[in-house]
Amino acid sequence: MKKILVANRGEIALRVMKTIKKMGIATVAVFSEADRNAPHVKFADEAVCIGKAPSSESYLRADKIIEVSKELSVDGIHPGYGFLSENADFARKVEENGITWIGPGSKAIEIMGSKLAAKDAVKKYDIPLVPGIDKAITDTKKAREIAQDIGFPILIKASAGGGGKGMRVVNEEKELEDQMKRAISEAESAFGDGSVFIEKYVTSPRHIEIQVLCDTHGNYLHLFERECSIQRRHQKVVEEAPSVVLDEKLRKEMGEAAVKVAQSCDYVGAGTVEFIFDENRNFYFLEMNTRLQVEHPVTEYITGIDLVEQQVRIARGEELSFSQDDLSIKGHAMELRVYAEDPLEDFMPSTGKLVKYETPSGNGIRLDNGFEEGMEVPIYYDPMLAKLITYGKTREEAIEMMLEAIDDYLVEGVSTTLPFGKFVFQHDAFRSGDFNTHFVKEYYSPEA
Ligand SMILES: Nc1ncc2cc(-c3cccc4ccccc34)c(N3CC[C@@H](N)C3)nc2n1
Repeated sequence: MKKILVANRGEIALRVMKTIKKMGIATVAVFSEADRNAPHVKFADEAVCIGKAPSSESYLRADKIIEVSKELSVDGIHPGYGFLSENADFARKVEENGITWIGPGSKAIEIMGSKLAAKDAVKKYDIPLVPGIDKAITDTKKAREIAQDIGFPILIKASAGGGGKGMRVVNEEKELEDQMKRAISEAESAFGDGSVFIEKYVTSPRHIEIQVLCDTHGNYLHLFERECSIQRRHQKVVEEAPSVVLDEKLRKEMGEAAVKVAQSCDYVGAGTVEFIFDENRNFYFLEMNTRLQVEHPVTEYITGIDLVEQQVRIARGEELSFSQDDLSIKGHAMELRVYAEDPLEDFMPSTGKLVKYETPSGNGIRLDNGFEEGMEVPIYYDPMLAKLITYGKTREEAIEMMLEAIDDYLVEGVSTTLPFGKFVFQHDAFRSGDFNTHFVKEYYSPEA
């Protein structure tokens, strides 16, 4: 593989290209008219404008990306996250055009893209599932039977949903009929697939996910867990590895469960298996993400593995050069996603020019950054500017390093979530490790 095109933008495009370059492989960037001066464009060996600013006219243009790849004799395409990274049709088209897809097979993407198909695939491996029904239900009578059987509160989930989209909490029977109707029509219009299912609502869970790495020689490994409970409206804000609540026994159990989930869909490449973890220390499979995730750097830090390098090696048909026993957790990593949003205005996206943009650096500080001073923050895309990651011997050290790094991160011209990050890392509930997915709702009420 001599040349790889990264079909993405922002921090992840730059981050992926850095590893590709380190491997001695040429890089091709694609960009929209709004990203003409973006860092990932300047960094690449070659760069091609693929259309206008709106994603639908640029980063989501599958055919254009394949056409450019063929023109430049690209050998592989890395999709990053978001955009076309979990689009099975795109994965298929890339392969059909003789280009290596640096990601899982389209079959695995399809199975895990449907929550019901995912449940069906994993249940043969007795993976713990939340009590409920794993078949699509359409009539309220059936829904009522199930709800009575598992007990309220319940969740109605869209099979084609994910990441919190298409989920409705129902607290009592009298709401059920109306909520079912709304859930089905909402799923139909949002995903073109109205199938919904029901689960017991685990009311105050932690969100813990396991990184898996699978090659084409039948090796399936896990690279331990990431704690992702600090979320705002299903958008992760702070992630860390390892989790304070897992002991060796649970870590092994969840890791092995994640490996089985990967095996259930013949997974290849880097993937993430999401669980919820309740107060009784039970974990339940939620969904599998068939892409490299935003928060992958915290896993890279505690394992010393470059996940993008492994994705490229696996795509080249190489066997993993390490076994499960070679892997262990060293240190503690924290990640803060830095968004151009105003935490005092309900996290409204903040646009404008980065008049000042001075970033922290130093030992144990990593900044996966998509911007430079003087750049405009475009309105067309996810408003994440960068990911600030710190790595310490202990969790306490990683937190202290994070607080210092936040103080050295000077941004003028847009509001950012840096002050919100400071709030989290200074909060006793966070510092003690005693938090769940309701942390932000429970503790963060910005003084007006
Ligand atoms: N049966 C059951 N009970 C509790 C759950 C809790 C979550 C969840 C996970 C992570 C953060 C959340 C924030 C608010 C509400 C829910 C969550 C959840 N998610 C969120 C997005 C997707 N990964 C599935 N599914 C759940 N399912």
